[in-house]
Amino acid sequence: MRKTIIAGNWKMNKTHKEAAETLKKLAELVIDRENLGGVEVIIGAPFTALESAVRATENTPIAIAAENMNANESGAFTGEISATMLKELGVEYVILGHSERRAMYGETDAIVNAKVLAALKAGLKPILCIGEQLEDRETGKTNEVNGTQLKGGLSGVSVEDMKNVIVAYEPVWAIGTGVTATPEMAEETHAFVRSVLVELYGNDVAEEVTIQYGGSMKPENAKELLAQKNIDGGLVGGAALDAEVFYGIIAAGK
Ligand SMILES: O=C(CO)COP(=O)(O)O
Repeated sequence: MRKTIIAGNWKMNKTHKEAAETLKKLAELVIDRENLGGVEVIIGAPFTALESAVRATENTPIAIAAENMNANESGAFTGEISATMLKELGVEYVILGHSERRAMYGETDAIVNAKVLAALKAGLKPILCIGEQLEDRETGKTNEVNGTQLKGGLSGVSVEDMKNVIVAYEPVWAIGTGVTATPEMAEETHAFVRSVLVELYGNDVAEEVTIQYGGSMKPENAKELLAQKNIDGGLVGGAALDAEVFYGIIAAGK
């Protein structure tokens, strides 16, 4: 049985104090694992908030993710953060290949792939983000774009390591726009993504991979999206900033 995993991506929001406050509230809401009905919860926080976030969620079912990392182990990379630095802090996951990083910081599939491999080597679990632009969808290139990003990002990832990878499908046109893919539209792409995973890793492994949907997910639309066969969770931006609102999405995943 694959896991339902609801992850927040705070992006460049929340100071370390704000992060601790929000996580205290969220922890109170999810403190009893039984209350989560098997749903796993992750919060992706900015680098400066990670230590407070890890501390605020100790002995709670909430895991912490970084939102980026450098693929190199150490060295002359001014301003960068390595997987080992994150791991030592108690960070468990890392969001990689987000469309904002691809668009604004020139992250190619090769760069994303190097980060995925480095994360796995250091014992971090990658959340690999893929997604098409509106133009791709309108020109019938949705599957081609997602297939290329998925294969590129996972190049060299072993069957064994694939058990620690989450895939997040985030149609770029749905991010922060209030426009959500319809559950049927999202399911169609999720099913395609799983078919590529079957091609790469075989049926048994592909069936176990959690594929999250991201793009204007809210408590109001989460239940219908999460009810789809191949939608196994969410990667939530705006609606993850408030503990009560985010909990509404977690509750929809139960
Ligand atoms: O980019 C996202 C999560 O990574 C989605 O953002 P929104 O939920 O704000 O649309």
